[in-house]
Amino acid sequence: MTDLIEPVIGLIGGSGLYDIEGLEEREWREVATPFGAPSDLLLFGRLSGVRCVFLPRHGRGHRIPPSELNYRANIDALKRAGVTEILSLSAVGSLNGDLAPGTFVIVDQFIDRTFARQKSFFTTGCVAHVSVAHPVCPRLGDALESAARGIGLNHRRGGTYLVMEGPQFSTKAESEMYRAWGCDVIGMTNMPEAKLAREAEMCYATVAMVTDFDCWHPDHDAVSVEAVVKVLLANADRAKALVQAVIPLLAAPRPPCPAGCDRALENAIVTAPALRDPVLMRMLEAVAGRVLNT
Ligand SMILES: CSC[C@H]1O[C@H](OP(=O)(O)O)[C@H](O)[C@@H]1O
Ligand SMILES: Nc1ncnc2[nH]cnc12
Repeated sequence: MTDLIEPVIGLIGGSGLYDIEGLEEREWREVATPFGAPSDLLLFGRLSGVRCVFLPRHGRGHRIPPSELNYRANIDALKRAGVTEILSLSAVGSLNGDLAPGTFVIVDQFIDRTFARQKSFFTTGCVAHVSVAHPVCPRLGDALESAARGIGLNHRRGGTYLVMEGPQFSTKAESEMYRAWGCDVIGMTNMPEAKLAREAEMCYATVAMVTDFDCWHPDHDAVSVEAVVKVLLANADRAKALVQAVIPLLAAPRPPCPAGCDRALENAIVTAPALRDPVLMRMLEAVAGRVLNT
């Protein structure tokens, strides 16, 4: 019989979300990684009795821009902290006239247009190719959808998140092109985060909280931080309510992920065992120890 997995929920807080109130037994702790420092200390605690680990993506006080985030350190630190599933909370612009500011989108696809980031744990000395055909865990998506419905949130299940490099917002031509591609929302942070979570064999899902209509909408001004922050503050309270509602739905010990998120590295590593770089092997201990140490 398969052993059940005791869930540890990782929460990555985006713009406007720098703490999780109501966490019991809370303690900010440093977690060192071989990939460098994560964005901040990690906040350990319990919600509804479930072990949770919170990381403010940009650091408390929003110090780090999207291109300079150490995504590998953030994901490695969460893995080292015992996290089994990640809920990512992100501010986004809307590329879809049906998704007005205030809507929470439980995205299921990404288009990755980032180009200035370290995107993989697997570098020279240990090459791996995981599938990200379905980058979001459907089990987490189901839980987020039920929780959102339960608390009466204006939400939508499914949608494509275009990840741009930033930090500048898009040009109108870019915004219109992404709309023509069928994208629903736009942000700067969920890649390579989602890809790295898959490499680290953690389930991952995003709640994309719409703050603005980007710059394509004829009836809205170009996006500004001022406008974004205004909506963001209202979204942040509802995001916290969503977190409180979803955790109990993920509390029970569970079998391995039916979508296979927690087995993503099986058959993914191509470098011959004898030729793997021992230094890199040690760095990969947390992320890939399960498959490397067999
Ligand atoms: C402050 S608006 C732009 C900023 O907000 C989003 O970040 P996050 O996903 O961490 O909420 C967006 O991607 C930009 O980084
Ligand atoms: N319009 C937008 N473009 C990119 N990132 C965003 N985050 C919030 N709104 C955004």
